[in-house]
Amino acid sequence: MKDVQNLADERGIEIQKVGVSDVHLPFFIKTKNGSLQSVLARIKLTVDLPKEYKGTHMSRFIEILSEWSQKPVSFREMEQILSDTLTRLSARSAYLKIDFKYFIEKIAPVSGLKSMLDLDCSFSAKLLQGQPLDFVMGVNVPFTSLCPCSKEIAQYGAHNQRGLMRVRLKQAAGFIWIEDLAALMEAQGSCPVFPLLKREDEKYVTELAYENPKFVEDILRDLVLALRKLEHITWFEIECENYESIHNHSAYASHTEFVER
Ligand SMILES: Nc1nc2c(ncn2[C@@H]2O[C@H](COP(=O)(O)OP(=O)(O)OP(=O)(O)O)[C@@H](O)[C@H]2O)c(=O)[nH]1
Repeated sequence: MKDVQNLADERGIEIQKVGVSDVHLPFFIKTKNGSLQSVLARIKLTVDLPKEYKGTHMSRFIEILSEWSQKPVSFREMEQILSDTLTRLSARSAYLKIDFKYFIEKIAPVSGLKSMLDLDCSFSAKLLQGQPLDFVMGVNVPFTSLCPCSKEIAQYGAHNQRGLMRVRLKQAAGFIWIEDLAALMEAQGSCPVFPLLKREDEKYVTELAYENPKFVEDILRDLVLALRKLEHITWFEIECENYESIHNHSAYASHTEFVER
């Protein structure tokens, strides 16, 4: 059979990223307590394509990824997947992104009842021939924010709402557990959110948020200060979004920084 992908192409255009997206596979993510959490990974895997070739060999991407189904995947395994991809596709650069929901245990503040909170997470990595791996970890964490202006000017109450922090970060060495990064992030809001709260817990979180009013700017600045203290961190990107309860829009702030070592 003719190998159409190997035919020549005369348009003179190198393609920076071509491959497969929206691939779903069960992966295992290592947890801080030493177990493995099975996650449904949504995967994108691409390579560069020199201008001389008509197409990449897409079946090989699925062959490579299928070898990792039901296996633990973190930055070391991602480096191996990308190294395999460079070899099998004769490529100079390869990029891999996996998005997945990861569950952390939450303990209600007064009743002590346990529940599982789902966090949208991502591991993305790029590997160039002969270069070190460029690995980025992403975690999104919900939180409660209560408005300092509203509290100051109102005779009683203050508008408050759920919000979302999105952090993506790079580290020169080591690896921060998702559990630890999530705890650091949610501590910067007016109050964490919990799947399971009894009335005694609801009283506690209501009063905690009221005692800890924060603008979206406050949350972002406190998150910058907290991330700067992380060992080995070299770069981070933050987005904070408050789903304002008094508007039909959000309050939003973002910040990107290379961390001076
Ligand atoms: N490059 C490219 N391939 C496509 C496209 N659409 C479908 N294909 C894939 O072409 C694949 C078959 O080509 P290859 O992966 O090269 O398969 P093959 O030649 O039998 O396998 P190898 O010998 O490993 O190259 C199928 O898996 C299709 O999914 C496209 O738009 N671009």
